[in-house]
Formats: sequence, C-alpha cells, structure tokens
Amino acid sequence: MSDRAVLLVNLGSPASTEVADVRRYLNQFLMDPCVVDLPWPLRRLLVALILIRRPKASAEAYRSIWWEEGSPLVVISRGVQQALQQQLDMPVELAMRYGEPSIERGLLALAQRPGVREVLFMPQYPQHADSTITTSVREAERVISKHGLKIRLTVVPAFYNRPGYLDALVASAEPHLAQGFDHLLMSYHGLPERHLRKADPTGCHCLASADCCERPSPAHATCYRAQCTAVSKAFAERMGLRDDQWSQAFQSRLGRDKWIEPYTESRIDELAAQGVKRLLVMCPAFVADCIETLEEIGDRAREQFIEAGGEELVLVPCLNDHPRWVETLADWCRTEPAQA
Ligand SMILES: C=CC1=C(C)c2cc3[nH]c(cc4nc(cc5[nH]c(cc1n2)c(C)c5CCC(=O)O)C(CCC(=O)O)=C4C)c(C)c3C=C
Ligand SMILES: [Fe+2]
Ligand SMILES: [Fe+2]
Repeated sequence: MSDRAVLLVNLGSPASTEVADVRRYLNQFLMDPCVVDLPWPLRRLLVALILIRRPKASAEAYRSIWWEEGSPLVVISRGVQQALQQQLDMPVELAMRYGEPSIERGLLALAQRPGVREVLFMPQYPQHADSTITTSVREAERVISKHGLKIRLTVVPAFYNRPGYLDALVASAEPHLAQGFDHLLMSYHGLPERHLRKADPTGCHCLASADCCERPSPAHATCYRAQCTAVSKAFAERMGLRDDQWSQAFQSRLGRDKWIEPYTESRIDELAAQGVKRLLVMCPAFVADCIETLEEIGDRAREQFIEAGGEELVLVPCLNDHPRWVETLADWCRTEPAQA
C-alpha cells in the first residue's frame, strides 16, 4: 500500500461575487510578493490603489460567468479531484492558493490520514511562473513548518512538455478544430516582462534578443514564455497546422508595466483586419475554464472581434475533466518518482 496522497492545487476564486469577497480575494492575491514583486510599502500602496475600482469591476465580471454551484474554476477543479479519486487507491484533495479550500486545509486533511507520509503536490499549471508554482510551493512549505507536519512534499513541476499533457490537449481540442476555422489563436495568461528576467538563472538570456525563446538555453527551465511557445509549437505540429494557420498571444494584463507581447487584444484586431472570419481561441495556460477564459475571451474578446469585422469567435474549452486529462493525472500520481 502506497504512503502517498495527492494535492491538486490551482489559483482560487473569490468566495462569492459580492464586492467585499472579491476585494478580500484580490487583496490576498495581489499582496503576494510573488505576484506583485515590489517592496512591501510600494506593494501596499499599489494594491490599495487597485482595490479602489477593481473589486467592483471584477465582481461584475465574476457574476457574468458564475455557476449555481460556485466559481467555474473551483467547481471544475472539484470535478477533476473526484474523477481522479475514483481512479486511485490514495487520498486526493483539492486546494487553492488564494481563498478556499486553502493549501493549509488540504495539507492538514491529508497529513491526518493514516499511513500518509508523502504528498504529491500538483500545481495545475503547464508553464512555470513564480506567480503560480513558486508561490504555491512556498505556501505548502510554510504550512508544513508551521504545523510540524511529518510529510514529504514531492512537487510535480511545470508539465508543458510532457506527452500526457500534450496528448490530452490534442484529444480535447481536436473536435473543435475539426469544425473548421480561419485561424487558431493560442492565448496564454500574460506576465510582466520583469518576472521573466527575474526567473532567468543565466541572468542574460530572457528578453535579451527578439528570438530568445527559439534558441535553446538553460533559462527555459523556468521561462514562462519559452514554455508557452513550446506548447504552441508542439500542439500545432501534432495537429498538422501550417504556420499561417495559428499564432500565439498573451492576455489578462494588469497595471502599467510592460507585459510579454503580443497582447491578445491587439492580435484580435489584427486578425479581424486580415479578414479572419471564424476565429478559434484556445487558452493552454489554464487547465480549467475560469474568469480569464470564459469572460475575457468568451465574452469580451468575442465582442471585440465581431466589432472589428470578424463573424465568429469560438472559445475552445480547457482540459477541464476530459477523460484523457484525468487519465494523465492518474498516471502521474501512480508513477511520479518521490523526491528525497
Ligand atoms: C495560468 C497562469 C497564471 C499566471 C501566470 C498568472 C499571473 C498573474 N495574474 C495576475 C492577476 C490576476 N489574475 C487573475 C485571475 C486568474 N489568473 C489565473 C492564472 C494565472 N495568473 C487564473 C487561473 C485566474 C482565474 C481565477 C478565477 O477565479 O477564475 C485575477 C482576478 C480576476 C480579475 O480581477 O481579473 C487577477 C487580478 C497577475 C498580476 C499575474 C502576474 C504577475
Ligand atoms: Fe492571473
Ligand atoms: Fe525567451
């Protein structure tokens, strides 16, 4: 009998669409130094400014996509956890980095299960970012130390290049591509350029040249943009797409800093201007649909595309609880080597 348990980890959502709950969530999220990486006084000031208007606007956006059972991100992730639990002979819990169910609650629940000595910690992010994976691991380490938990943590790193992830992406997206399209846009969550430079262990590769992500480098082990590009290329190759049939862009920019380009908003206008009528958009940085896919792309980008002269924008669903994805996760749970 294995001494392993599994913790699936994602980003998290507000507790409800009430402005006060959205403000609490945004405050916890944006005050994380891995997300807004400024010294505390500046971070506090910037976040206080963001919290003047954003909670109301975000609450409206959340209201437009909220389900009866709650936030789509949390509901879908819960479904994946349950589907995975049915396939595995080890406990599986779900945790969110911000809000509930928290990483603290998840680790405490697993540590109390008889025989559990190792937790396979699975951040649900295909690409590495300090604002997603690093912060989740740090939070887990804090909780383990705070409670003196007698468990080992085995972290599943960014899985952008693992065949199981890419096969599941193809299996889930293929039926949508088969309906026909003029262009496929792969739209990833953006990041401030500064985050890319900070994560570069060589100190001189990322963003030092326009084609840095095309040139092999040890920096790519932690380069979000290079890992997004690798997914786009692998997907296009597996689907047999020509170079002119697809492109890549980055969405969800916040604040005035320069974020990685091209921006999805600009790309949508360009594609409409080029005469694209039926645009498919998939979002391979997210494994579960959420406000950034359903509202930003499914509602706002769709409206923008049609106003710019396009006819139809089709949002390709994320992996969600696709059986191929659940099978992949189950396989990793059974076979991932334990970290010493
Ligand atoms: C997929 C990976 C993600 C990265 C990288 C990421 C970086 C990042 N995000 C913000 C700011 C916001 N993100 C918000 C929502 C959100 N972000 C991700 C994932 C990544 N973020 C997900 C899965 C979600 C959806 C949450 C949900 O409840 O559905 C939000 C909140 C929504 C809003 O008000 O727009 C903010 C704010 C920053 C600043 C950042 C990198 C520095
Ligand atoms: Fe985000
Ligand atoms: Fe790069």
